[in-house]
Amino acid sequence: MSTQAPVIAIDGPSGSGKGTVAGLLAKRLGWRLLDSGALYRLLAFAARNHGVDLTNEEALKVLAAHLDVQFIAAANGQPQRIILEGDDVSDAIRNEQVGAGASQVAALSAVREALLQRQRAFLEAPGLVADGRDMGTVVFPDAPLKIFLTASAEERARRRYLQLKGRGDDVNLASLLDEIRERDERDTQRAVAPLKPAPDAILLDSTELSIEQVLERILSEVADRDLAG
Ligand SMILES: Nc1ncnc2c1ncn2[C@@H]1O[C@H](COP(=O)(O)OP(=O)(O)O)[C@@H](O)[C@H]1O
Ligand SMILES: Nc1ccn([C@H]2C[C@H](O)[C@@H](COP(=O)(O)OP(=O)(O)O)O2)c(=O)n1
Repeated sequence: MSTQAPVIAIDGPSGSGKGTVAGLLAKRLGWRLLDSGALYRLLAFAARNHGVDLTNEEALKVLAAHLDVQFIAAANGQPQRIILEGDDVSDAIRNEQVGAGASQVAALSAVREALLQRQRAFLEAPGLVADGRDMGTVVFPDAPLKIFLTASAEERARRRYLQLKGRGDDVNLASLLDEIRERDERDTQRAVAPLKPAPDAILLDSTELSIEQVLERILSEVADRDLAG
């Protein structure tokens, strides 16, 4: 891992706004982006395509080590695209079924180990914005800025509902709230790299904040630390 380029680690539960804010921050700073959750989603998605059971740790480890994936950086106002085995799966991996599968495979230590170096390899100058569950605790423990972004489960379910409904998915608010609570439980209770704030993380509750307010708050921390050069 390069010791020169700084990392902004953004961790937190589903729907807290990590992905949105990380993408905007990376764009604003001109830094690289790591959507670590996408790797777990891709693994769950690939496992289904290849008929691998989500409890088969050995087979999942092999699949994770050989995952054929490309992240095409956001450009010209278009979001980042994710290509798995030649297919653009950027939208296909964004549903609660794949999210639940991701949370399941993410609890397996062999899977996390297999994806660790791949995540660290994203770090390059001038800097990296990384979002997930263990960016500040495990993957980039030396990150000079760590944000733990939360929001109430009800608000997170509401956001996810609007997001999925907005793209035409048939969704139900009550089921989304149940699924979010189930995923929170699994992600925080697992033995390996559980979702929790790093001791030096800044806690940010976005329940009552707009995306712009969250972004401004993080940018002020970036400025305080003189990270953007
Ligand atoms: N502070 C906020 N206020 C309102 N909506 C938000 C906020 N942050 C994110 N959103 C919206 O909530 C949805 C989920 O955000 P996302 O960034 O995917 O969350 P996460 O990556 O933490 O799961 C998106 O549609 C996003 O636009
Ligand atoms: N660094 C990470 C990122 C995601 N995961 C797991 C746990 C999450 O429930 C799933 C999906 O993560 P993702 O960030 O894509 O999910 P949300 O957008 O927050 O709903 O993957 C993880 O264990 N560690």
